[in-house]
Amino acid sequence: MTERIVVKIGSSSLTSDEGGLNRERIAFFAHELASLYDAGHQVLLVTSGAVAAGFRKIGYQSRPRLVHEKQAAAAVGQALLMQAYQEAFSAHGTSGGIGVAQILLTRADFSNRKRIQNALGTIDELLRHRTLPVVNENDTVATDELKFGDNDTLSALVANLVKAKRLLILTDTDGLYTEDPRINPQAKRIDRVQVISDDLLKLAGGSGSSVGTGGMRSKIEAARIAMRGGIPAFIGRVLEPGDLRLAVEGGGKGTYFDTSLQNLPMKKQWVGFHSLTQGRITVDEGAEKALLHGGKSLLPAGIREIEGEFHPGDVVEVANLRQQTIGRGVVNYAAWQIQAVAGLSTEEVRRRVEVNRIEVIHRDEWVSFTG
Ligand SMILES: Nc1ncnc2c1ncn2[C@@H]1O[C@H](COP(=O)(O)OP(=O)(O)O)[C@@H](O)[C@H]1O
Ligand SMILES: N[C@@H](CCC(=O)OP(=O)(O)O)C(=O)O
Repeated sequence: MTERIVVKIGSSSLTSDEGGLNRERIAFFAHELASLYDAGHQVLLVTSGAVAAGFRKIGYQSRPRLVHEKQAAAAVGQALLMQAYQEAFSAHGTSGGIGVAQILLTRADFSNRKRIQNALGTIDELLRHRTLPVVNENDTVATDELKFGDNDTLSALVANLVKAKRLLILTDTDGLYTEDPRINPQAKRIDRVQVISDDLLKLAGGSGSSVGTGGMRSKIEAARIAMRGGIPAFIGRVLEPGDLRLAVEGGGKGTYFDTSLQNLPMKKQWVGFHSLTQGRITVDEGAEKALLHGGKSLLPAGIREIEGEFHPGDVVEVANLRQQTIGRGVVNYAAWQIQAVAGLSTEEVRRRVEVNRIEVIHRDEWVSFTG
């Protein structure tokens, strides 16, 4: 089967610090992406750069900070960005070049089953026609609380959606370092990561440029989402011709994030990444083990504490006794029902409350964030 590769390119790689597109770099990336087509891959591009491309045209001196200013800049810049890709890709492929198609998504689109199925249907059709889906956040309509903000998260969700073989997050630094290399030039690169621990997350700082937003931290969070969905990720730099092919083949200039997990079906992607959580349940060690390593469901006996007002069918976060979030699941109980039976045996629970299912969270509706 043809392998799907999702490539994310950040603002810092496509635009200059003063704003405006760097057309030479866009032509270079088009060349690199076309080489993946030549190698027989199906390619999706997640691109940033709309705000950075547009802010000068609209009259701002530097990257705007206010939401409505960013939205206006993105509205101008997104058109410029697509035009630049269209031009750059017209020079590649057969008969008139590789076609490009614009896909703008918001977080709300991902949490709406119908809309995201439609987006997937469109992407599948474009890929069948060897047209490159160029994805960005729909900045003009995304409200602040619900924004991805950075496109790293968006790229990981897209990779999950299309069940990509690999996610490549390209930036201006050749991977994850023990510290921000712009601040400490002695920092060492980490070549391979198997588990994203809290300590690893602490290494990552914010953005180093005036146009980027997420920095290394959001890239690692994105790698974590990809890995959870069984998609290996790469964070690094593509500077010279052939670098992107190398990155796909395992010899790239950056950090590789490995995973042995399986792809997640749509329903579990929704539970794990897209749904809004309505509460939090803290479980004891036994329940933590059962959920993370035993492939078991969560029973009332293992519950220590609950927070939030939730109802059957809502999604809640589950934390361990160290207050680390270990996963998410769909609850079969209302919060008040759990209050009444937390810590009790199954027999006792049956005597006290009437619920459709005895499991508080069934394993089929559970996604763990570790392991
Ligand atoms: N531990 C780290 N290792 C590598 N880069 C880091 C680290 N911590 C922070 N950074 C910064 O993250 C920046 C890349 O993020 P960002 O500016 O958001 O790029 P993009 O626009 O490509 O998304 C790098 O230029 C670097 O300065
Ligand atoms: N949707 C925004 C992306 C924001 C952004 O700067 O993201 P990134 O460069 O990936 O950290 C844009 O196109 O400007």
